[in-house]
Amino acid sequence: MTTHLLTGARPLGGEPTDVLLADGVVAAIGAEARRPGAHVVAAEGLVLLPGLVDLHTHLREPGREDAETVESGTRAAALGGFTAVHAMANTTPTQDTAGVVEQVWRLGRDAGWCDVHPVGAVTVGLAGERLAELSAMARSAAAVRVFSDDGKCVHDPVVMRRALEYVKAFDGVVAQHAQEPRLTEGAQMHEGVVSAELGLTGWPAVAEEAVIARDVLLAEHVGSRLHVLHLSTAGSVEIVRWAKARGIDVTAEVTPHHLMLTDEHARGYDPRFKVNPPLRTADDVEAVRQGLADGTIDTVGTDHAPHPREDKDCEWAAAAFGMTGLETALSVVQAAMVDTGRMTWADVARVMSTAPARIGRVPGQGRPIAVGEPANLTLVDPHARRLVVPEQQATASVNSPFAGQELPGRVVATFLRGRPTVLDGALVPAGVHA
Ligand SMILES: NC(=O)N[C@@H](CC(=O)O)C(=O)O
Ligand SMILES: [Zn+2]
Ligand SMILES: [Zn+2]
Repeated sequence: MTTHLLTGARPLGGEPTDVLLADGVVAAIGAEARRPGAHVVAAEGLVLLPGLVDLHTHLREPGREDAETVESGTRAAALGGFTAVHAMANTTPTQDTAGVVEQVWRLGRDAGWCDVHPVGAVTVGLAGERLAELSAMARSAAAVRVFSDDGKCVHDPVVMRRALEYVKAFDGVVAQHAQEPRLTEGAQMHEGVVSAELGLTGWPAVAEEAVIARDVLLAEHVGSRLHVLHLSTAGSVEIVRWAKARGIDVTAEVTPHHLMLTDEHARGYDPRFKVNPPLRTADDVEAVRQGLADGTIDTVGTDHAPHPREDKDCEWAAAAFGMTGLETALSVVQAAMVDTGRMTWADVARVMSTAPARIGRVPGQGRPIAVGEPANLTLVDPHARRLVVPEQQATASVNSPFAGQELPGRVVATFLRGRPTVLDGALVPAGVHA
């Protein structure tokens, strides 16, 4: 078993201290941590976070291995500081059976870069009609707890109601992609001043907000858990705030790109900025930042959505929706929330590790940094700056909206149950530190 001594690390803004990782756990903190024989990782000036947990990753395998595989996507995750990701169900075949979710779970385990928790589809083939075998997926080796038709909205209120009722039996959660399909037919970008000027069909805020409003009321009615994916408008933040004040068991997610980018980016017709839900206005960006800072929004989920070049190197209207994000998420959150003084690193740990682990019921992740806890950890250098070069990333796709930009912060090391998956910012193959 590997033994690592992190010297002078700053756990969540506390005093610099030494942390010993041995036998897969945090073995000692402080003076007792100094033991001979351990690999020393100089962590002076670095921030030590619990390993990041993503509730919203598209790994594309099975079916679109030209865009990403479990191997390439989890390498990207480790480099981004993640020790666990949830793999969305919109694969081909769909992750709507125990067999398919077990296949993805096994691929993740064999790759070994981070824990992979497959999301189960809510409906068969994401068609929105018949419930998938939710209970079989929950009881499978993959132990699915998060169910989502992401990419599609569970728009039929009766189907949504049944799903919310059903997942209660195994403490599951329905994660909704809130998009009223009739209000977004042919939609290309946020409906507003910019879409009118560009002559692109608009995706109005109400198409998101109407579904969230309906779903929080359904969750209240049946007494179940709801998670709102990639919330993007000021109105959505208001609805979730209202629902929480009312005691409804709802949690919400925002993506790094919705914390940073606006619909103004569509002006160049560059499909790298085409995403679902669309980039909104500066007022919406301000509202989601406020909502994340005040706890209305619980998590940052990457919605890492890799696409092959041929689906993005085309005119705007023909391009696929989605952007990569695993390798830039922490930096974007630092830029939007920490460097602006709106959140501390402890808050970052809450929204990118503790809360997503709790919502996904992920054992051994998102835990406090304390003796005896599993050593799932991320070391960050907040003073570093780096240029985003998609061709140099581990993800197999290059559709990053931050390409060519300089971002703050760098993941120096990631530890998965004490084993370094990343050291000095580079991947460490299994066995190297055995
Ligand atoms: N976000 C996106 O624009 N695309 C996602 C689907 C989704 O998250 O809705 C994808 O799978 O490509
Ligand atoms: Zn979605
Ligand atoms: Zn998604």
